[in-house]
Amino acid sequence: MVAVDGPSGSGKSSVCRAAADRLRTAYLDTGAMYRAATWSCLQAGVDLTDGAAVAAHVRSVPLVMGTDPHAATTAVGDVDVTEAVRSAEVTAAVSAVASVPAVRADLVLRQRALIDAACAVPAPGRRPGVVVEGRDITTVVAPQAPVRVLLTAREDVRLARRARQDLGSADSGAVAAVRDAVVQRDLVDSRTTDFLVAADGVVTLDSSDLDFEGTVVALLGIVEHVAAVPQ
Ligand SMILES: Nc1ncnc2c1ncn2[C@@H]1O[C@H](COP(=O)(O)OP(=O)(O)O)[C@@H](O)[C@H]1O
Ligand SMILES: Nc1ccn([C@H]2C[C@H](O)[C@@H](COP(=O)(O)OP(=O)(O)O)O2)c(=O)n1
Repeated sequence: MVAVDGPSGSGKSSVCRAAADRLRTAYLDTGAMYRAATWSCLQAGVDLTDGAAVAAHVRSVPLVMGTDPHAATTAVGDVDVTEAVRSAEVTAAVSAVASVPAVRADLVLRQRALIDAACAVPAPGRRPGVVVEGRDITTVVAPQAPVRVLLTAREDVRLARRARQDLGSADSGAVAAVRDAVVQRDLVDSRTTDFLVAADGVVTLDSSDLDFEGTVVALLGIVEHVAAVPQ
């Protein structure tokens, strides 16, 4: 199993999905789970300032995660929310939901169950194992993972990537438009989870000066190195 944490725009989702594809394992986007929980709270009109109400609602949400790296879907029951959970509305609300301790306890258990399933019963054509990415995978969800990586990049680089991804441009106006949302969300999230400093035994991979392919290769290199060293 490969555990990857890091801030917004460091490349977790895209790099981990590609790495899982090349390793022929499953892929799990835990951020999408917090986003889907948030989407459902918004749909149900839950008061996001009421932690107990949020946790009670999230407990009832039937999250269905597609862990095939080619079809990393997110559903709530029968409703495919893969696209909907990326909306600006969900992005603006997700930190409030993710900061509720009972929500985290609930989703961490679900994440561990998905990890256990991917390691025990791989999908046809896949190897046992999973590349999991988020904010607390290396520290809370799977601190025992054989490969643990903190994927980072300088703030200016992350903002430019987010601007290009969200707005199709990384000029100064586009970067300014995403700055507040990204910096503010990372700040709030970092009060709940520690994804800015590598915990003991966690390898830091700085993608600032690497292109996408270079980052995937570097992550796979870390995986190979760990596989070559007896644990
Ligand atoms: N090393 C890299 N170099 C250039 N662009 C990258 C790199 N890693 C990721 N990207 C791009 O940056 C954007 C944000 O990456 P994403 O995987 O969504 O980050 P995160 O999941 O950490 O928020 C995507 O458009 C992705 O293709
Ligand atoms: N393991 C995790 C994963 C995500 N979160 C929270 C923090 C983030 O603001 C949201 C959304 O995560 P996501 O990885 O989709 O965020 P990005 O926009 O890709 O940076 O969920 C978390 O608290 N713990």
